Amino acid sequence: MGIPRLIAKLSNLKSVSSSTCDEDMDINWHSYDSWLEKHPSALVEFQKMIHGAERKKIVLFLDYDGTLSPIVNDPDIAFMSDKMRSVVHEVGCFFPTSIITGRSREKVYEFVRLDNIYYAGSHGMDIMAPLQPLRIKDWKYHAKTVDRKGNKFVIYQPANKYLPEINQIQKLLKERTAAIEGVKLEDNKFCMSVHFRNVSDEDFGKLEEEVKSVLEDHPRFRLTRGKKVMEIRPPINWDKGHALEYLLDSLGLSSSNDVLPIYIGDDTSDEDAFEVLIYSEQYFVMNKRLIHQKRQGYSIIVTSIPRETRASYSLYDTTEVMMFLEYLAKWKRVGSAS
Ligand SMILES: O=P(O)(O)OC[C@H]1O[C@H](O[C@H]2O[C@H](CO)[C@@H](O)[C@H](O)[C@H]2O)[C@H](O)[C@@H](O)[C@@H]1O
Repeated sequence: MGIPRLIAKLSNLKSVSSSTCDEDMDINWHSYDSWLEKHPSALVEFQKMIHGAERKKIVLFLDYDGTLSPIVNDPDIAFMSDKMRSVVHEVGCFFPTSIITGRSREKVYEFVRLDNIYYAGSHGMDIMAPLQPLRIKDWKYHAKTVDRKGNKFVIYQPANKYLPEINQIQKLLKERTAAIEGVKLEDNKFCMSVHFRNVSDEDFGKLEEEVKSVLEDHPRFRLTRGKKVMEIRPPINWDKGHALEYLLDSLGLSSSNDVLPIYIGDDTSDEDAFEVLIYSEQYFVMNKRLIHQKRQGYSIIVTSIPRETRASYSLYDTTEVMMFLEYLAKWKRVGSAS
């Protein structure tokens, strides 16, 4: 048995005993192995990946649920461990690091409580980024702010004008799903989550009908799906991929050829960011010439079951995410010391 499989099996046992709910505990190891050939473990490939990162500026993007904290039944108690917090803090000291999540920005900050990283909530529709001259000329949805330490930031909320309609939808959802046992609604500020992890299979059809009926009254809004969750989003063309590009821009890193973004995430919404790392292009000036090239980066999916993904690499679970971040920090620490 190879090392990643062993780690995977051990961490799987650990997740069962700590009563988290991985999507599927009944793993077909044969198919996981063949899936790993297409999406190799980022732990096993670490040396190779890091070799490709020599002389490049690594920029880290991390999803929260299922990536930094294990999936649990109650979204209100999806805490990250102190060990994970400490390693995210360490990588945040070495590399510009951002969390991009479907949660509200405030909620994810409550969970993470680190001030040396950036946060994008509501699938990137609420970004707090460093105040830099952006390529974006449209300041309509931007506001300047200062944190507790006096650092200047910009807050970007491109779905701001939909807030009144979002609140109406929220109210309707509450009324129409009240009678269904186990439903949990989560207000993520610019999007809403309808959790059905604790809804019985018999009631699921009814819940889906109610959610769709609410959307019939607000047809411009979109319904997307994640892990045992339906998400309602406003009609703007903005997702985690756009947020990644926005953050690179506001960090002043979108137009240099020595930048290597790494994105780690576990859910369908993270595929938008993986896609940016595969298909997007960048422009920069070299020797007074405008160069146009494919954006380079590493996309890493966190999953314990084989699945369709645009990500190039994989990690089995949050324990492996922590190990990967520890490897990165150690590589940087040792490199800086020598
Ligand atoms: O993009 P993400 O940050 O991954 O947001 C997707 C949803 O994440 C959270 O729900 C998921 O995690 C919960 C806690 O482990 C779990 O109970 C739920 O079943 C998962 O879907 C968050 O609570 C949702 O609002 C996000 O939409």
